[in-house]
Amino acid sequence: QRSIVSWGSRLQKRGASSVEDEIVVHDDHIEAMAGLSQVDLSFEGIEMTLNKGKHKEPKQILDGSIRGRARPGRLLAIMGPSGAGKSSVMHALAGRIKESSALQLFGRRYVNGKELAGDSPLPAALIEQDVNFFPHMTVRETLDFRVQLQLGSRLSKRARHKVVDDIMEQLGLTKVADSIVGNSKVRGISGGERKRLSIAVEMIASPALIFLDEPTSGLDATAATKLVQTLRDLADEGKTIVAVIHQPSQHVFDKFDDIMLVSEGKLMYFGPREEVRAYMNKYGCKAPADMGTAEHILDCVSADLLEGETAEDASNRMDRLAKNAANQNIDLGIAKTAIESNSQLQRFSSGMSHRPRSSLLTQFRLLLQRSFREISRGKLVLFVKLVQQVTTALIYGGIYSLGTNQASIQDRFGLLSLIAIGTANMAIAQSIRAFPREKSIISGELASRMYRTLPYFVGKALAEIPLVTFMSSVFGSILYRLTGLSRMTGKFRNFLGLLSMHGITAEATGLLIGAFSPSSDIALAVFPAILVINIIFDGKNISEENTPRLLKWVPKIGLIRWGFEGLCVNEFEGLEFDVGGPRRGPVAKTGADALARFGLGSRSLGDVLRAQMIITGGFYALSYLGLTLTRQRFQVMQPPLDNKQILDDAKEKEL
Ligand SMILES: Nc1ncnc2c1ncn2[C@@H]1O[C@H](COP(=O)(O)OP(=O)(O)OP(=O)(O)O)[C@@H](O)[C@H]1O
Repeated sequence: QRSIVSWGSRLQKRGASSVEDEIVVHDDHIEAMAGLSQVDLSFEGIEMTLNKGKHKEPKQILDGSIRGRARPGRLLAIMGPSGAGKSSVMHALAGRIKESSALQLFGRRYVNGKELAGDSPLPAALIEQDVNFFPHMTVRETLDFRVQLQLGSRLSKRARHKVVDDIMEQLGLTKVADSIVGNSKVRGISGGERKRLSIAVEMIASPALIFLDEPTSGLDATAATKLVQTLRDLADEGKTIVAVIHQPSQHVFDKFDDIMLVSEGKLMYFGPREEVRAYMNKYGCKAPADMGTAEHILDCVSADLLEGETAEDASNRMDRLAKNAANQNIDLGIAKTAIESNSQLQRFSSGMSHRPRSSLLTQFRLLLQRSFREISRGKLVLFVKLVQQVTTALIYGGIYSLGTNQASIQDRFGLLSLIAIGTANMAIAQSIRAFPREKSIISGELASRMYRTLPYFVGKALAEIPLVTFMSSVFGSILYRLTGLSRMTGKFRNFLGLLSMHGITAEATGLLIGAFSPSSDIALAVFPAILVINIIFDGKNISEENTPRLLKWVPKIGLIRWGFEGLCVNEFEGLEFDVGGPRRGPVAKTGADALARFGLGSRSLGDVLRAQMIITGGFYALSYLGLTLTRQRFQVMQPPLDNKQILDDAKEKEL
């Protein structure tokens, strides 16, 4: 069986039949999507409640009156005052309400007349208000990355480029194809172009249904009109489009076909745009002649007093509109006989379940490439890091000048301890700062099952290693000469190796903190405590004997402890000290004597490296687990409770 993605058919229309032939994807997911090249989505009884605690009344975010229909070829706007529940309606329809034990979601959704299971992903794209991208990738690279992942590696390079060029042309992005995407910190393409890119990346899978949360927010009037025109064009191709629109201009409003008005979680109107003004006039909310419909209808469904209204009038108006909407005759187009059994429903849903379409190896290759590209192109970040390393090394070099007298033993331990702490601090902080932002990008990609967590994670971890090694080498090379650390053969090379390994372990620690933290604020809040614990148990601040019994395991996985121990063993072994001159404690003639003072002499460099590798591997594994566990899950939509069930529940409670 062959199925042709709709990009293919578009290319064919333009006469590029040879390329079209290549865009044939033997994939049951695409087949399922292709089978649903048009989606007629209807819904009823959408209700969402929030339990605020044992002794508080649950808050009804959506009251169950929400119903309507989004049809192919039509643009549906969900409108209403701020806090009305627009975004909740749209996310509920898309099956993308974030899972929470405090929330309950009820309702029924139908696709092309058939009921959809509550936990089923729709064959739809959902474009959030602020979509984050990897800022240093160009528009073309961002799209090409997605095309490779989503359409698989079966496409030839030429066919892939054709798909990318076509999407860019359709979304008006050709002009900025080779500009970097950017974000709030990195200058890139404009806000309107970024919004169009967020639509473009979703168009690759050729979804028949597209949800957009406030696509025009933050755009000026011209950019907003241009964007909605793009949506209009997509609808004209047969796509079903649902957008939450906040205070649209009349121009923008006029591009929509259907309007759903929501206020205080209730349906206030559902129907064609051209009828809404007359509807409001008919039901007692007369529009002033000089007022645009968009502005007027928002006034009508707002609880604020209109001109000449008393509070009672306003409340009556709201009640009247809600009651009328509940009685509105809306054709949901549901074939009541369509569902014969639960299993049929399940089959219908599972046919549309998402899963990655490219092999694990391809996912890994693309993700590694992207991570590496992102790291190497962040020129400003690289420059700042380099300056940090050089200045820190110069500061150490300006202060320490190590000789071979007895006092130099303390200086050596002090310097190596500071290096271990400083390297860990910098690497963890850097990883904590960057990772949660990246997590916000990848969580959307993982939620849409574009790739699996494992290849992403391995790619990310590997991509960091060359940079850590490079920075450690710059830092170590400057510092080593200036401070006068041991000149014995092989020591300098070992020092750089140990420093790099220490940096990699520290990165893994940062990744672990980032993976389990829901935001960078939380990660930054736990970071000092973790660093302090690592410093306390660094091997010289508390003796092994006096470590509380319950905490004996901590030094075993102590990041700084192993880093410090490795650097000390490397430096001190084989050194000989003068016995004259100023002294600190008993005389130590050799490096081995000095190491014994801190109980450090018993382990070899091999032992240290082994321990660091085990810690790094363990932390990577835990970070992977953290990413998997904290993966976004969505609320399942339950069928609405019927009256009998409500009565039964009430009786059960009474008993
Ligand atoms: N998961 C949730 N937990 C707690 N409260 C929620 C949740 N989802 C929605 N709400 C609350 O429900 C109400 C409606 O929110 P929603 O974001 O749907 O409104 P909106 O009409 O899109 O608002 P705006 O236009 O201001 O973005 C708000 O008071 C919001 O705080």
